[in-house]
Amino acid sequence: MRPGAAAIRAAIIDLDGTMLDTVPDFELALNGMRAEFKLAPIGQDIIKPMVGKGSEKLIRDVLALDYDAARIDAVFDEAMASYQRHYLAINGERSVLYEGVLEGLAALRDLGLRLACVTNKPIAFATPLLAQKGLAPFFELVYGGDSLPRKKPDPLPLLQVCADFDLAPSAVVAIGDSSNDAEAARAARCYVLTVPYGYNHGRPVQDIDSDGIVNSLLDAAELVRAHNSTEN
Ligand SMILES: O=C(O)COP(=O)(O)O
Ligand SMILES: [Mg+2]
Repeated sequence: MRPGAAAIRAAIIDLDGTMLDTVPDFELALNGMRAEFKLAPIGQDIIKPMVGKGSEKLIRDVLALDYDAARIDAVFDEAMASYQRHYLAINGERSVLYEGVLEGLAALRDLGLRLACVTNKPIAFATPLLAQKGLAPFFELVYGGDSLPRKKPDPLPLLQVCADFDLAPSAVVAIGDSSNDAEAARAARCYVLTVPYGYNHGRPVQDIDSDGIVNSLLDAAELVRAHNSTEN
C-alpha cells in the first residue's frame, strides 16, 4: 500500500478462513460422505490444508487418501453429490465468525468502501451461509467458485468485481487467508492483505506475496483508512 497512491474504493473479501472458520462444517459434511463409502472419518488437521481450492479439488484430495486415480474418477460424481447433500444439511451449524469480522466489515463500509465477497465455495453454500451469519447485508456482490468460468487463483472473479463496480483494480483491495487469494489479486493488479489465522493450504502465511499481514478485518480497515488519508 503506497502512500500517495489512489484511494481504495472497494474491498473483495474471502470467506473460508477469512470471515468464518468453516473447517468444523467441512468435517461433518466430508465424514458424512466418507461414511456412505464405508471410509473412516478424518480429522480437522487433515481437512484444514485441503480447504480453499474449491469443492472438486477438495473431494478429489479427500478420496485420494484411500483411492487411486481410476477409482476416484469412477466414484467422483456420486461422492460429490453425497458431499453436497451433507454440506447443505449442516451448512453453518458449526462454523464460527473470526474475531473482528463484523466490526471490520462495518468499519470498511463506514470508510465508504463497496464490498464484495469472492469465495471458491459453491455459491449454493456461500449465499445461505453469509445470510445465516449476519454477513449478507454488508455485500453488494457475492461470487462463488462456480459463479464464473474460472475461480481463484485466476484473477477473473476479482476483475469481474472491478468491472461491476466500475473501478480500476488499483482502487480495490482483496483480503484473504491464502496464497490463492494473493495470486488472484496480484494477477488482477489489486492490492492484497492477508489474515494469518486461516488455512493457507497448510503453509506459513509469511510465504505469501501480499501487501501486508493484518491480524483482523478491523486492522485491515485501519490500514485502508491510513492509506486513503495520504491520497494525492
Ligand atoms: O475452497 C473453498 O471451498 C472455499 O475457499 P475460500 O472461501 O477460502 O475461497
Ligand atoms: Mg480462504
